[in-house]
Amino acid sequence: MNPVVALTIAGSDSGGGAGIQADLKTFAAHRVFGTSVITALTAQNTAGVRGISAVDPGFVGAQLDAVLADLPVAAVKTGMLATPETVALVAGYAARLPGLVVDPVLVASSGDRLFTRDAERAYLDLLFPHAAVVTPNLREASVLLGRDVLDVDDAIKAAEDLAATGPACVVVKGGHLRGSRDAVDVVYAGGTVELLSSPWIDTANNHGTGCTFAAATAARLALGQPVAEALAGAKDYVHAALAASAGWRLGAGHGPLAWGPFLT
Ligand SMILES: Nc1ncnc2c1ncn2[C@@H]1O[C@H](COP(=O)(O)OP(=O)(O)O)[C@@H](O)[C@H]1O
Ligand SMILES: Cc1ncc(COP(=O)(O)O)c(N)n1
Repeated sequence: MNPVVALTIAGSDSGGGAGIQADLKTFAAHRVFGTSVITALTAQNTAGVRGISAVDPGFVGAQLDAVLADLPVAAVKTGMLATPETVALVAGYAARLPGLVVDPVLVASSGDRLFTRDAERAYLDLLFPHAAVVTPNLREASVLLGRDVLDVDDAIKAAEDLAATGPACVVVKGGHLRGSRDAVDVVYAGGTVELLSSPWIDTANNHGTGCTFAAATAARLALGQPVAEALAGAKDYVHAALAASAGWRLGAGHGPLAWGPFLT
């Protein structure tokens, strides 16, 4: 029997911890066949981003055409789109992108910018209206709304406001909540707020948590799970992958998660 197919539209992380590499490893760990459209190359390792070369939007379109013409994509995740032009291009394909999970990657955990400054509105205007799920972290929610999003109460209001732009579900991720004993994400869908919580893992190996969460959500949507079940499963998956890599010392900076076969 054929495997289920998912697509990631994202940037390459040469260090293997985030971006396309994290997404494909996460898809494989879910026994979902991963396809990929690369929007940018980053020269990156666990310590930070040294350089970015964005792919011409025309060639992003050529990759999308090639994949969508030939393979039965059941769900899609977007990560680093690099420029507002690529956001607009991907939005133009929205009708052909089922189960669309939009992770609005704007700034890497290292602080390096991964998206054109002051052009973030493109996400709100063009892509969010087509998404099944959007997954900003606290800083991304703050940049998108132009105000501080610092605690769970702020995150709840942010999720409500971002939902007004059209996505069926908004998850404001709490991986950067200061002083929290739990990793609390705010999920807003259909006018209702729920908190998705897991025990906090004390580890510096947290590069790629957001990519892994969104990719696991897309993999589970591709497998036919309803959104709430997919999010809960993705949350458990990130928690397990963080726990399994907590003892690793890969690289001098923020190391990666332990996906699939490394997850014991
Ligand atoms: N140290 C941690 N322990 C447990 N869960 C975490 C930890 N860090 C992040 N998470 C979870 O990982 C997911 C990604 O969140 P976050 O790190 O905020 O995203 P991003 O990588 O986009 O900044 C969320 O579900 C969050 O709660
Ligand atoms: C190519 C690429 N895409 C995304 C991220 C964000 O990673 P994180 O999951 O840590 O927010 C990154 N650092 N590099």
